[in-house]
Amino acid sequence: MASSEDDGAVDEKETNNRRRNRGAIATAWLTFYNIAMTAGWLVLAITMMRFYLQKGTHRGLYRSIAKTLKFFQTAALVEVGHCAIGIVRTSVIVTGVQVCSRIFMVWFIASSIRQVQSEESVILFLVVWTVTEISRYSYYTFNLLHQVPYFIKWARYNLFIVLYPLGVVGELLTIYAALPIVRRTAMYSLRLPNKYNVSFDYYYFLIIAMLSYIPLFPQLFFHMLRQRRKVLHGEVIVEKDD
Ligand SMILES: CCCCCCCCCCCCC/C=C/C(=O)SCCNC(=O)CCNC(=O)[C@H](O)C(C)(C)COP(=O)(O)OP(=O)(O)OC[C@H]1O[C@@H](n2cnc3c(N)ncnc32)[C@H](O)[C@@H]1OP(=O)(O)O
Repeated sequence: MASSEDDGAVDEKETNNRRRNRGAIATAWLTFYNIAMTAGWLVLAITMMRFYLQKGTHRGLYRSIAKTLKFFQTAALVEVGHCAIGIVRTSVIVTGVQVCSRIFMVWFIASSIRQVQSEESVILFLVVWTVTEISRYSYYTFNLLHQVPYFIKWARYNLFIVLYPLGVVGELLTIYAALPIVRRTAMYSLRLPNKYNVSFDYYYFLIIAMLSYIPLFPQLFFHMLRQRRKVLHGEVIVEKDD
């Protein structure tokens, strides 16, 4: 049986091989990307804090950050590409579900339905996303530079235990608040008869989207728990390929 020292050496060798295989251009790109994304989410954090301190209310806050939020959240799509071309060792499916659900919240709920923008639940998921992304992208940046301050590693692999469920609560409450408006306005819906002979009801789509959190969220959460055990406790985890 191999000793834990042997396991550690094998693990370190494998990580070094992976980093060498990635190549200098990919590493430079990832470093640039992660620094830009950290900066973007820091700008969002500062803008939100300044807005709240100046106005003393969260009303109007979403509108003040909408453009920046749309830009940086949509830019996260690039991460699905990183997984697909293999420059980061993460599942395309896990990353895709995470990124697409956020983009959906930003473009098709919060930005499309003005009436929900002043809901407290919007502020809840915005704050949660912002804290998560600042710690996540700064962790990736330092990791690429092989110098991760412990508090950043700690934040990356502990805060999600509280933030992930809070983010889900914020998102679900926001979709729930959108339901009556969607039903009343029939937005993004297609009724029969029409020349395509297809019908689509955004209201029921949203209900299905809310229900899909039940099977999908635990998978993302347990994936993160496995990552946590690997990074903080050095456990070797064998994951199935996509
Ligand atoms: C069409 C609409 C349908 C709607 C239906 C939706 C249903 C959806 C249900 C789910 C809803 C979720 C809602 C989410 C809400 C929130 O986000 S709340 C806020 C809290 N959130 C989090 O904490 C997010 C946690 N999630 C993530 O971090 C990621 O999304 C992830 C994909 C799950 C991360 O996993 P993974 O990348 O596998 O783990 P890591 O440990 O971070 O990284 C693994 C290795 O990959 C390297 N790496 C990854 N990305 C980069 C990068 N950009 N740059 C450099 N390196 C990167 C990382 O360093 C690791 O490498 P090694 O150290 O070599 O192992």
